[in-house]
Amino acid sequence: MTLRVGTRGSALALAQTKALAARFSGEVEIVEITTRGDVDRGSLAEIGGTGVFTSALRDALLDDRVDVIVHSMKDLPTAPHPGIALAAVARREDARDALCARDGLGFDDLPEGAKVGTGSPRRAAQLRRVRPDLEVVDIRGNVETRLARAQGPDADLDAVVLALAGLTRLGRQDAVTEVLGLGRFPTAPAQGALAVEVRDGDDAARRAVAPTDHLVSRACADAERLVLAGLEAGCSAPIAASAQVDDGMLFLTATVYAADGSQHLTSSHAYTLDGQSARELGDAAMDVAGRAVRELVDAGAMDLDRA
Ligand SMILES: NCc1[nH]cc(CCC(=O)O)c1CC(=O)O
Repeated sequence: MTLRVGTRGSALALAQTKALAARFSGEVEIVEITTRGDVDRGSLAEIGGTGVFTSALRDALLDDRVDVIVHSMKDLPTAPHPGIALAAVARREDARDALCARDGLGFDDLPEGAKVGTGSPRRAAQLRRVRPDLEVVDIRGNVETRLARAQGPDADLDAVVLALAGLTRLGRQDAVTEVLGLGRFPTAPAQGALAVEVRDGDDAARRAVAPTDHLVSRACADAERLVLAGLEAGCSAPIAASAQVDDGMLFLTATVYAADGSQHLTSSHAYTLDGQSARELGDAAMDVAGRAVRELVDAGAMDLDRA
């Protein structure tokens, strides 16, 4: 039986789905599905609603047109979807953001007033916080379209900020002029992670994708997404959350920004692990996220102007 694997049709989605599906057991067939996020060229902050990239994939899964769907986990709404199970979270590589600037410029080389493109309210708030002089320009489109705004003959911006993971999967690391540090540019919840969903109870599909499941990546992505859920926010909110397992501890740092970058709140917590079982990692994720959310809420996170 061939496993039908649903994916968005963007170059990035196809590249990452094909690479992952090569590690599923058995025969696979890739099925492209168009989502509202691919068709609607409006600003992401405006169409914003959760699930612009994911609803059509989930519909195809529930309608039995495909058996498995693969998403950038960052785009996945935090609420569980009835009838759908998260069967695997693939090992996450580098979750950081990357600056792709004209003329090889690094971030601190950008001249005063430089135009920097991003469609992400989080990246916009971070840029405004560290460099209020920059002009942040709201951009959309696929990776090549965005890169072309800052590099090549038709460039109209000085730089754009993109996820390093996406550029790497497309073989476009050559465009990166600086990998942005997590200190000034902490990343979006689950950035760089891939999520694999199947229908609830479809054990054959679950077994087929099991070789791609990575418990540590799942726990880190879960901890990050629990921050988003706890703050009642979606993937278009100016919120960063970055978890790592290192030295027997799970660390989480979460930051909430005012959209204009004028204020921000940060909370960091760690959990000492006895082992690395699914159960223990799950407990650690819940614990650090719960503490971070409480601390951020107590400090006034819900009163920051996120819009
Ligand atoms: N919202 C778009 C989106 N969803 C996932 C990625 C990049 C790859 C990833 O984080 O897995 C991107 C593009 C970007 O942020 O540059």
